[in-house]
Amino acid sequence: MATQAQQLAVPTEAELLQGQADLWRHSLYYMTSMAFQCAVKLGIPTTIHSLGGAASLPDLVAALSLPPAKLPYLRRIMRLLATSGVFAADSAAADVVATYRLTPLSWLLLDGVAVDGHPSQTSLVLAATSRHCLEAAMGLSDWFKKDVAASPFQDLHGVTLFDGTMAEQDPEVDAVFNDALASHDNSGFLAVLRECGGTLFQGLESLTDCCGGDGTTARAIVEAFPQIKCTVLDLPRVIDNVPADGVVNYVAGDMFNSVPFAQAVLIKLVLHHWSDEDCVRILAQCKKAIPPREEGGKVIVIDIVVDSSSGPTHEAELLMDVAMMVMTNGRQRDETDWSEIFIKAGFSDYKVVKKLGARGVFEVYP
Ligand SMILES: C[S@@+](CC[C@H](N)C(=O)[O-])C[C@H]1O[C@@H](n2cnc3c(N)ncnc32)[C@H](O)[C@@H]1O
Repeated sequence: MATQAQQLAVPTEAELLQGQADLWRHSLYYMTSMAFQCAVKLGIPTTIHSLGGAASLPDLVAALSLPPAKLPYLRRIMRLLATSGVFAADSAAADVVATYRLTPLSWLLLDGVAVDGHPSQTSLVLAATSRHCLEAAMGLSDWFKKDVAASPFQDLHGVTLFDGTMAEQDPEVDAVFNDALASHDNSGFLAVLRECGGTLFQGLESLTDCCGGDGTTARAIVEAFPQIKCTVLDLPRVIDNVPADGVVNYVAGDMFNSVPFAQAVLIKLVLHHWSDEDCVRILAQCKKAIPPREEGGKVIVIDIVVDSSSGPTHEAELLMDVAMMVMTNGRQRDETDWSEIFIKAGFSDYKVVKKLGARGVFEVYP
């Protein structure tokens, strides 16, 4: 009788060689992340932009004041980053005479420049590739063997992100993480206003932005829809540092206890930080804050929606999901996961208003 091993089809030599190349790729992907971090720390995207949108290696070495002997090393980093889509190179060999240009990705990394409502994402790159995150990810296998509820990040560092405990341990790193969160979460909201602002906000009298931070989103909504009376709810340590602007009403509180009443509640890029159980508790509070559906009551949820048919975006969605697992107790969810949470929180129905990249815009009805 043939053994199980004999029945298995052994890969061909060509397949094994390809497998070996794939193994190198997967073992060394972090080199792409580190080369990417290096380019951001050196300020290469901003330098290419300031040189008119195109730069050769000698241009970059001169503009960045790098030792000329580093040019061949810079070439190797730029060749990898051009192959990965961070920059574009006008020569397939990406050699010394190549000219490097910005791609849509590197347009997002210009210091102090917001492109079409997308603030610079450099702090996100620095936070995501920080020692704190890398060490937490390196501890994954140990974490799996332990019966702990804390995320690998909390288990290792003894603090959680974005709740003030990190600030007590390391204020500098905490500031980078908070900058990263703000630039990530504020990115792309103008596209939401353009693509479906009318559906979401036209005719609304009042809105609470739950976990609305410094009010950037709420102010953009009031600017586009001045009839809306907007309230921002966030933790006291956030609200206490926001100057009154006469545009938005700021309320310090805890969304697990209560959410200020309004015709609609917006909760944008919040729920993916929380477990399913916590999302149900948060959404139940949002539901208490709004009137019945007939009176226009709704919760607007903007968050990542994992979608296996989303092409190249799908891998990014899955990476964001594992990042949530390593760093928080949250996760990224597909539409079925979202609908289950909406139902458990007591809502009767929901509608996907729009998909914008990896983000979904939902209206959820009481
Ligand atoms: C991921 S950010 C939200 C981003 C924001 N909605 C946006 O799109 O720009 C998380 C925010 O939730 C706030 N937060 C965390 N726990 C909270 C709670 N229990 N009650 C109210 N706000 C909370 C944090 O202070 C932080 O400003």
